[in-house]
Amino acid sequence: MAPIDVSGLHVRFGEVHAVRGVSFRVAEGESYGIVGESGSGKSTVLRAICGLAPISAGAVTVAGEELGRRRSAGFHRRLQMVFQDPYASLHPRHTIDRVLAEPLAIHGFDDREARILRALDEVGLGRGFRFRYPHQLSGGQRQRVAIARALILEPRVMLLDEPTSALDASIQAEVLNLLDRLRAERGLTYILVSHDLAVVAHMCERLLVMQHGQAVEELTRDGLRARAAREPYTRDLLAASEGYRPAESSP
Ligand SMILES: Nc1ncnc2c1ncn2[C@@H]1O[C@H](COP(=O)(O)OP(=O)(O)OP(=O)(O)O)[C@@H](O)[C@H]1O
Repeated sequence: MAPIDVSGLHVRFGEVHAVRGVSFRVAEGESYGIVGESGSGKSTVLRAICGLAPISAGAVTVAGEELGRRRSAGFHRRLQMVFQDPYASLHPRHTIDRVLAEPLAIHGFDDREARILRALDEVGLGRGFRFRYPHQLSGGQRQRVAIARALILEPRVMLLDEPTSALDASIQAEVLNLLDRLRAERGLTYILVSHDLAVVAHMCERLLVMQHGQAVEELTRDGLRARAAREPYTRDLLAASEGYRPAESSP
């Protein structure tokens, strides 16, 4: 069973028809990218999958449970989202310990201290960061806290919305490598939204190209690297992505 099945998804915000009939499936353990120009509806698709945007029509099924129907208690725990700007989502007066303890308390986990220490180790922060405040961390360290907060609930699916675009290039690579390693170790399923084709080519096995709220085409990573796009819009997007270089050059 596909962990994520999006079928004919429409999302409207009043007069704005942000997503218009998008369908795709993501397999267990797969890393799937969504690309497209600003305003094409990428973030809205992610938000609809985790219940943060209203579904006007169509269906989103996560691990066999359809959004909008009655969901099991563990549904939200199994589906975690990481946003572009971790500073905005971390309370300035909460220590990292509290940031990590809160979701554990909400979902009724015990052995919280052991889980917090393990999560800090897993994202490469170490225990010395436990009682720091967000302003005492670098941007990359804050994003590691946001990843730890998502991981600590042992999700199956991570929805990543431009998780590294606020970071310097060198830090961006570190965080992407961390996400890659965690996916391999935990068998996680990712959906990654990014405007950066190099990031998507590095992280994702397949990707969906969106324009004006619609799915234009689906490509494999090999297709992306070979720039084997069928649609003129995708070819323009590839041509316009300055700095994009196929990760593997031909011999
Ligand atoms: N809560 C909202 N209320 C009204 N309109 C919204 C809302 N959220 C998104 N939109 C609109 O929906 C459209 C798609 O927005 P979305 O954020 O999904 O695009 P995006 O492709 O992720 O863009 P970006 O790359 O700039 O983040 C835009 O026209 C946006 O203004």
